[in-house]
Amino acid sequence: MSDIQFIRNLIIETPSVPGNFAKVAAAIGELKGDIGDIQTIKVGTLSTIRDISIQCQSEEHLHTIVQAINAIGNGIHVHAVTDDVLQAHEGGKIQMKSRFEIRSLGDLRRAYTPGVANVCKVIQEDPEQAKYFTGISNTVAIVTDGTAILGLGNIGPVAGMPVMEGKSVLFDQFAGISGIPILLNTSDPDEVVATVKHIHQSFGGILLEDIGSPHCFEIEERLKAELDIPVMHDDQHGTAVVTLASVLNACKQTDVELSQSVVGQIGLGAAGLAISRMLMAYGVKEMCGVDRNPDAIERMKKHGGTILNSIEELMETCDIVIATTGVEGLIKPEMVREGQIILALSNPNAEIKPEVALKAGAAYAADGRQVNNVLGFPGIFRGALNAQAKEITYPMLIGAALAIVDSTKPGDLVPHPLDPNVHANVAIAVERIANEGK
Ligand SMILES: NC(=O)C1=CN([C@@H]2O[C@H](COP(=O)(O)OP(=O)(O)OC[C@H]3O[C@@H](n4cnc5c(N)ncnc54)[C@H](O)[C@@H]3O)[C@@H](O)[C@H]2O)C=CC1
Ligand SMILES: CC(=O)C(=O)O
Ligand SMILES: [Mg+2]
Repeated sequence: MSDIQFIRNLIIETPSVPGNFAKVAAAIGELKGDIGDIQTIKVGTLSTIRDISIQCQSEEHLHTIVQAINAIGNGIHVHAVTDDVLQAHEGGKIQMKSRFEIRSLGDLRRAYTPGVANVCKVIQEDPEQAKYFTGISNTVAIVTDGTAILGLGNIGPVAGMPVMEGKSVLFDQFAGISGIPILLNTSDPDEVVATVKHIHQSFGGILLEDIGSPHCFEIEERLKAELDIPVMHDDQHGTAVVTLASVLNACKQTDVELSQSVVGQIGLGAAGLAISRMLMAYGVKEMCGVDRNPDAIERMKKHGGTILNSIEELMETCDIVIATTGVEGLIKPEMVREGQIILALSNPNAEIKPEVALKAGAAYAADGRQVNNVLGFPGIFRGALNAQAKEITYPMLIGAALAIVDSTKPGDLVPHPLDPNVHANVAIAVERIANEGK
């Protein structure tokens, strides 16, 4: 198993004497375990129990760390190893909650029969009233067919549900939107389009997620054309928005002119092609790309990109490199050019770790944990829903990218995803541009 994914929690008891936790931390650090959150569970007269999250490289690596902690002696020992992330998913991450509390028979009659019938008639007479008297206009479908779940590949929609639930959590917390996962057991564009069209009246917008290429392109294009609510494939445009913002910030901080830069994209699938198109639309001097799939190469050429022969050639040629292949470790440190900007965006594991790229000479390096479409999609949909926009247009996406740039603290590549300002600023920009375009 790869390192970034391998996070476990150690429940560790130490005698309640200062300095003992330092011994534990040193034992973990010497073995190159990475300590995350530390929670003190109990401070007793004799002993203290802490829950320490650590990231390690493998099951064996974890075992070695546990042995080293137990070998410290002096009453220090590991009580248990738990999988905190898995436990956090027990029962799922989301649930449907009522906004209406029923405390009396009167409440029951208002929320349900007979009172509700009148509201139905109001909407029947004027369907526009559904915007005010139902939650439809604040609800977005998160639709997947499970064919490109993160970089894990075609693992199916049910296995992809934790990602969809995650998107729903982010919609709720960062934008106050109800995100409802919809798992499709078909990837056929005709069937996907027909299914989404049949259910779309329940929603104010459609977020397509982790639908693989090339069928994602046709599905999105057709749904955008046939539905009068905002439709966006997040892996394409949400990612392109956040990548454009990161590239603009990186250029600003390194005094590089984007219009004079040669940019390289490794992996020209859903994310890679959309990133390339957005950077070309924004005016990069030359946009180069590589992919192992000839059809992906043809699509890039059609949109005006230059195709290079290999990843090595791209790394030699380009000032700024972006990777979205889903392949961990694809960029080797010896390929990195001094002063390069490298955004290796594959999740859960990057094509090159930022620390490795920086050590190899990169001026800026980030991965998909930092440069992540979470900075875009909540605010983009908030803005589009607020404006009652019928579609998400290119100017709205560019506005979102510039709002992310404006929300970035000096010296940072992108804002922190927990900074509520970034989502609010994206929403304001998108709403304003949507209203201007009406
Ligand atoms: N940080 C972020 O916000 C985001 C990251 N991603 C990541 O990007 C990756 C790709 O996602 P999608 O574009 O949706 O998938 P996709 O399947 O549409 O595209 C992947 C592309 O990479 C190419 N590829 C794979 N291995 C390659 C290799 N060795 N050399 C050259 N090309 C290669 C494939 O042929 C394909 O065209 C995933 O790991 C995903 O997690 C995607 C969206 C957002
Ligand atoms: C972040 C995201 O959407 C992805 O990795 O697929
Ligand atoms: Mg995705």
